[in-house]
Amino acid sequence: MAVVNHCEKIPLGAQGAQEWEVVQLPSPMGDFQARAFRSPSTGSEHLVLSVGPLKARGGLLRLHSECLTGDVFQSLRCDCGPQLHAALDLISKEEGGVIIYMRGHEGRGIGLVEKLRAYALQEAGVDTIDANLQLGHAEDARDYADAIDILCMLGISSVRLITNNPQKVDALVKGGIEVEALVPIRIAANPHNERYLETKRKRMGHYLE
Ligand SMILES: Nc1nc2c(ncn2[C@@H]2O[C@H](COP(=O)(O)OP(=O)(O)OP(=O)(O)O)[C@@H](O)[C@H]2O)c(=O)[nH]1
Ligand SMILES: [Zn+2]
Repeated sequence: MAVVNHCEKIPLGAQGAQEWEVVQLPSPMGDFQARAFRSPSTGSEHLVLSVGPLKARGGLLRLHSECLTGDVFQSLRCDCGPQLHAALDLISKEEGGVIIYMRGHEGRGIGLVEKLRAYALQEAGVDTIDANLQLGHAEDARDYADAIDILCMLGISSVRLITNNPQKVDALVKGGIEVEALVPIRIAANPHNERYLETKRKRMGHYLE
């Protein structure tokens, strides 16, 4: 498989920590440093939160896909909210690290309106993957090019990735970022998200028990 190094477009650290506007983001979960990034190609505006000095190699990273319903409104249909909070906790209470909050990833890349249409199909018995397919979407339409650009701009070339999703690992590796280790996030299932988690495990290869 060909490895495309997006850092050739944006040299490592080219617009790194010194030149990129960094602001303080105090929160009940910890004190974060915040940077915002507008993608020249997609126009999406992503948020980067970090704790402690940025590590070029081996630091903790969470690439969190936006989920308005789960992250903000605590929907029990998915595990996004608890995963985000677990990652924020991990980096703020332990050794530091970076969270890239990926806008444009809502609904695995199909957007909020289509995600809710997919939910409607799920309420009629279809699983999360087939719901996307029946609506004419890819089963997972997320693009990670912006995340690679952000990592390049931060001068980060290798990470320990907080995820259960092997596709995120592939996306980073294809973009020239080394994934030294996987840090899984274990979130207890609830009756509303059991099938969704089961589909992630069985059909998407997520590392879930
Ligand atoms: N299309 C669609 N998207 C969903 C559904 N449930 C959650 N999502 C979206 O899926 C994204 C999260 O992706 P997941 O596949 O659940 O998990 P992940 O982030 O890839 O994996 P982790 O790194 O382990 O959290 C968010 O953008 C959610 O909005 C669904 O039923 N259908
Ligand atoms: Zn979610």
